Amino acid sequence: MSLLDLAPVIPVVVIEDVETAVPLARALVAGGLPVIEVTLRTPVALDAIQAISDEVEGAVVGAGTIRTREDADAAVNAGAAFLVSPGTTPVLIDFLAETGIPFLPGAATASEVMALAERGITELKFFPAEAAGGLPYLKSLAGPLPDVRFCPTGGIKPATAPAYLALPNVGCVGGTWLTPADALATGDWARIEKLAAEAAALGA
Ligand SMILES: O=C(O)C(=O)C[C@H](O)[C@H](O)COP(=O)(O)O
Repeated sequence: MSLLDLAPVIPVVVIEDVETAVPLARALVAGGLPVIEVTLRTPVALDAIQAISDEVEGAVVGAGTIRTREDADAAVNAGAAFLVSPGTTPVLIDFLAETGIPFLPGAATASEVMALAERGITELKFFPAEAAGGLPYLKSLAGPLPDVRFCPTGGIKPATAPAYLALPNVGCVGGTWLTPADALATGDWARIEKLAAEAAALGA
């Protein structure tokens, strides 16, 4: 099954304290969002991926912010089940493909989408979704490029997610709104589970 079809929302998380990784992931899974993207933006991100991969039953944990071969290899070694990049270069796409695990490369223009489709890659992250043109842009891409499907991410909120999910070329959306920094800091896992449950219901 495609990465885009496992859950309506992929929480994008920035983990500062590795101790929060497992309870955070458990709350997301309990709320109904098993697919979790841990961004490689903090020093503990790889350890967080490892901990979630080892300890959280039902989680499908991947690594975001992949920019180099080193990032991709380290994420795979830490147990990442998939890789996500904010954009794509001809060099990066080779590294992603060589890992052998699913990946969502970032694209934001028709030309970038077409370059990836030429290589047979038709499931992409549309980033930065709102800033790059949002709903009207994705609707426009669906006309000439109907075979390409997206996970729009960047600036998407609970109020705007349903309109994205209603588009034929959107499989799921990504966002950071499920894991507010203050909830992480105070360990408010119940709040995160509730946010996840509300987001999971968008796919019903
Ligand atoms: O780190 C990465 O690899 C990214 O591509 C960026 C994230 O997907 C966005 O930062 C989403 O953030 P929100 O706009 O707050 O939902």
